[in-house]
Amino acid sequence: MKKLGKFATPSFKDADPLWYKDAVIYQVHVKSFFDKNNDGVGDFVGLMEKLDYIAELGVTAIWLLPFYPSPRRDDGYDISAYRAVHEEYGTLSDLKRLIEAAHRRDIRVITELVINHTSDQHPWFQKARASKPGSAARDYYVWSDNDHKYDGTRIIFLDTEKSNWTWDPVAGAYYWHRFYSHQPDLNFDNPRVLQEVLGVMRFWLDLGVDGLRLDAVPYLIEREGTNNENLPETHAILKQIRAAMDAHAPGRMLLAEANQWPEDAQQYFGDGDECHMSFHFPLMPRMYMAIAQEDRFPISDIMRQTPAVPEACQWAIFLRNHDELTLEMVTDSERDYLWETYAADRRARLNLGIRRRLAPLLEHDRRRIELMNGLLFSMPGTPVIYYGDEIGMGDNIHLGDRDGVRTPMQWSPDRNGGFSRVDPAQLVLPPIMDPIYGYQAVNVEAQAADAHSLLNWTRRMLAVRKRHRSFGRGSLRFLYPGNRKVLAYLRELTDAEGRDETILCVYNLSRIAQAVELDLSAFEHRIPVDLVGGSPFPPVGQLPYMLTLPPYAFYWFSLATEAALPSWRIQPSEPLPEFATLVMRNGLSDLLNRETRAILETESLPNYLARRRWFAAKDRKITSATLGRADIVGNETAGVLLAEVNVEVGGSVQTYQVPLAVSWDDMPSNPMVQQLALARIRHHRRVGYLTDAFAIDALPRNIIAGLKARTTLAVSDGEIKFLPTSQIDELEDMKEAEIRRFSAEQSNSSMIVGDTAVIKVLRRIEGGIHPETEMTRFLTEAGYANTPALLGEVVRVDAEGVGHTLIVAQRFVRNQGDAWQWTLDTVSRAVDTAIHTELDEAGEADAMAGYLPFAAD
Ligand SMILES: OC[C@H]1O[C@H](O[C@H]2O[C@H](CO)[C@@H](O)[C@H](O)[C@H]2O)[C@H](O)[C@@H](O)[C@@H]1O
Repeated sequence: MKKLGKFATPSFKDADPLWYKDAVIYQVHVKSFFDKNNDGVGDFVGLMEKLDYIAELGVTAIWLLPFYPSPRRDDGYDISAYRAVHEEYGTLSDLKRLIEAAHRRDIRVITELVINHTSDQHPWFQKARASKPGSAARDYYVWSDNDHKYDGTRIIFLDTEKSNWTWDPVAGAYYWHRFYSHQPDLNFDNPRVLQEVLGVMRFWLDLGVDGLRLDAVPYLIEREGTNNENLPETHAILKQIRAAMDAHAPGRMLLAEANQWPEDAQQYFGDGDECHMSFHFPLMPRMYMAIAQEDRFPISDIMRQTPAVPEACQWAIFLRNHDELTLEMVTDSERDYLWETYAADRRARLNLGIRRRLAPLLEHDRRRIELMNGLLFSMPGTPVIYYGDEIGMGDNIHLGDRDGVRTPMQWSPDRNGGFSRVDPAQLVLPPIMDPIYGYQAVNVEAQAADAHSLLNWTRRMLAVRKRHRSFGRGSLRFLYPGNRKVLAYLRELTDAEGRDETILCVYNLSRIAQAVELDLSAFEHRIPVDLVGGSPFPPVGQLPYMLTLPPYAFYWFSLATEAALPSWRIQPSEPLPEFATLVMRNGLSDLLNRETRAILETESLPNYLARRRWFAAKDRKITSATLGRADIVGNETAGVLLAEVNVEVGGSVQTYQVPLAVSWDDMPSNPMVQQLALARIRHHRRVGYLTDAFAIDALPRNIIAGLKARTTLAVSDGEIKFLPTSQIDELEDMKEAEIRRFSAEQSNSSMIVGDTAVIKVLRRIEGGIHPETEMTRFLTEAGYANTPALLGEVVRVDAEGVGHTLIVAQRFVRNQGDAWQWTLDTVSRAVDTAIHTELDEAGEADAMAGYLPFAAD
């Protein structure tokens, strides 16, 4: 065989040694993934060909099931040679090329280190059974004269094995095995065994593998009077394995397969000196339990029982894998419940578990599949996805052992699901062909082309996950809302630069829509931003935060400190400030006398301006606010004071229009009068508010009336002109029209009058022809119909004849939003479709079809 030499992984040389914390792992069976040479069995070259598919899914590591020489009586976990590959999968060189190809795509490769046992065909066992008792060769395995030794040990493969001892006629002794009788356990009390294992480990590390899954690791050592699981001596072995790995190839990773209760599984991290990762077996069945019982308790309870892990360590979490859905780490009553719920058909039961895939377990219910994946991608730990579950593959409970969940990957509706071109009778396992899950209905090709498929949904969710390190590294904090059908938790992380990220995850575990009130008061003023779509939700306050969730729905929010407020949101009314009371003897002109003007300029206007969205310098200190101009339009008590305020901020002066009016308490008014008030006002016994005239309904009506009448008003140093377009004459009478005000505007203040006209009060006032009215006036008079017609404008013309546009009136056009937002939404949908569905040119044109004519106009 060609010498492979020491493998270096250049692309990962400077990588973060904790890479496995941010990883998403994809578990693949070489045998069942893609058969490139069409002999009926998947191979390394086939897998290599599908690496782009794996990369596009968004995973960062692949975990390969055993591919070593083996009689395959336990699907490869019965290894007969440790430093070679099964000839049906290819050659060692093929594997090396596969690893290099994965690395080029930034995908790590995790392989199996099955050291608890070998196949009985392994030369070590063949030699051991033929050697004398007590000899070095015999001592590689665990022997006994009787089958009563270690009596307190459970049998794992209950459906097949009656004892952990099997008589070997050649050796004339019983040998110990925790799994099938053809899988004798290695004897780790023999130091030579450990040395052999370390040699095997170095061999694969040299070949370039990035991580090793330690199969069945709790059972390495046996001691009389114990249950022979998790023994301190086993941990001592693991510490030696870890030390050898760190010395030989730092930056690689050990993953413990310890199907144990949390406190025991956690022991496989040691003090950070055993495995880097360990599977969280008890969490997995409790996720199924939670949606079956529609109660968050199974999840929150097991996570509370889970001890903290050392800094550099990480749980691996999963929904399904190549084995039966193991129910070893649940109580007897919980197991009965899960069996009844998920394996009513007894053929689905195997040992202490259920041999079904994710989609059939969840009855093909897309909402539950998404919910469970949502949990998988957001609970603490590194998610492991089982091949085929990303397209919702089914299973075959009529196949033996666990083969029913190891069937060929379904690539297309072609022969054998696109897995192999071979005669179907020669396939390593039959593909799924039933009407619901068969490869005609469920396959990669179809789902890649469907933007709404499970495959594309999974890709999108993994892309979201990748953007937020808190999912892989953050702490976990449960919220306990009164509604137990809702599971809510926070994932929080402070990064090396001191930046905080808080992600709120909320799940409706029930088949019925739910409302929930969350205590988020610690995050007051934060804005929950939906991580998937990017839409901001209303800000968090002191009161419980209410959410409603459709059946099995979930949200991931970032609790953002800075984010755009949703455009549709109406500002909650602020508590009213302590207004000064201005005294009016005669009318509006009194506001301009020295005392009152001083209160307005030093108190009322600065306070008012600082709270306005349209005031450009709201975050800065106002040096002064002086009334520049103030012209009374209309009568002294019911008219408008057209005021322009010069505001000095940081050495520069900006002019804002603040039209003022009085709303008397004994007159009908709307809540906005108070919200936009600057001061209280008293005229003899009559009291009211001095408010922004924008809040007074008479303002827009008088503007329309003024435009219709083509009014010109004389004011100090000039005149105010109402300049209509020809459209104004077609406008009906607006005296009774309903007035609606926009709440989300940033720069000006607009209102809709009777669904007919829009009146915009401009705030920043500048001299010269206003570009908006200049353009819309031209288009309107030219008869252009694709922009709202200009009705007119109100312009103050100063002594020099320079116009200052104060107010703009346009036709109202019923709409579903503005063109900018529509453009953004269309482009983002088209990009999304293009990314996820491999569009050809025609498909790309389709995705933009509705938009292009508009853009071309
Ligand atoms: O190599 C023997 C077995 O080792 C792993 O087994 C694990 O799977 C069992 C369920 O099938 C589980 O009950 C046990 O606790 C685990 O160690 C491996 O994943 C199996 O495929 C293999 O048969």
